[in-house]
Amino acid sequence: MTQSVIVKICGLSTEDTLDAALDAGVDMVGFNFFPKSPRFVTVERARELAARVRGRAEIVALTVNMDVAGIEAIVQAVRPDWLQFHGAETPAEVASAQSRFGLGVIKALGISSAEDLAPIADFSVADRLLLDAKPPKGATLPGGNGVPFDWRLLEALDPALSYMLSGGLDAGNVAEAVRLTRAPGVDVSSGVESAPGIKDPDRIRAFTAAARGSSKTPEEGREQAGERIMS
Ligand SMILES: O=C(O)c1ccccc1N[C@@H]1O[C@H](COP(=O)(O)O)[C@@H](O)[C@H]1O
Repeated sequence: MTQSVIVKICGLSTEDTLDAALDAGVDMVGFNFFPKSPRFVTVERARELAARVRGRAEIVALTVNMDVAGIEAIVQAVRPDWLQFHGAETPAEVASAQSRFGLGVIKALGISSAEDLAPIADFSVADRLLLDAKPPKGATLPGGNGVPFDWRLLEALDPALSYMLSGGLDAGNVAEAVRLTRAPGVDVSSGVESAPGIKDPDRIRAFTAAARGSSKTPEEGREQAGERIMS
C-alpha cells in the first residue's frame, strides 16, 4: 500500500551518505544552502555532489528567504530539479521563481495546529508542498529540528494534494505516519543522522525501507532500524 511513496533525504553533504541514499533507491536528495544549518553545503560542494546524483534521483536545492542572485548561482552550478523554499517566501515569489528558473518549487509550511493548514490554499501555485513541523520555541532553524507534529491534523486533507510530509520522521515512525496521513511523499533529515549534520548510511537504508512499506508496523520499523544500525 505504501510502496509508491516518494522518499526524499535532505541535508546530504558527503559522498558515502549520498551513495547510501542513491543505492537505497530514494527519489530525491536535498542539498541545504541555509548557512546556519549543520547540514549547510557551499554551492561548489553541492556541484561536486550533484554530479553523482544526476540520472539516479532528483536534486532539490533547499533555501531559506534567499535572494534571486543567490538562487541563480545555485541553479547555474548545481542544476537542481527542484527548488525548496523553507522560509517566509510568498506565493508571488514562488510563481516568480518558477517562471524565472523553469524548475518545480516545493514550498514548506510549518504546521502545529489546524489553523496552520489555511495557507495551503494560498500556495496552490507551488508544484508541491512540504508539510513540516513548526519549529519549537527558541529553535534557530526553520526546519530540520527533528520534531514531529500531530499527523491527525492532515487526515481531512484533499487526497489529490501534492505534498510531502516531514518533521521528526525516522525509520520507527514513518510507516505509521504514511498510513495515517496517506502522504504521497516523505522527507527526512535528523531522523537519519547519528548527530546533527552527520548522516548515517544504516539509518538512511532503514528509513527508505520503512517508508516504502517493507515495515508493516511501527514496531517492525523500529526493530528493523535497530537491527540495521547495530549490525
Ligand atoms: O535540515 C535543516 O537543517 C533545515 C534548515 C533550514 C530549513 C529546513 C531544514 N530542513 C528541512 O526540514 C525537514 C524536516 O527535518 P527533520 O527531519 O525534522 O530534521 C527536512 O527534511 C528538510 O527538508
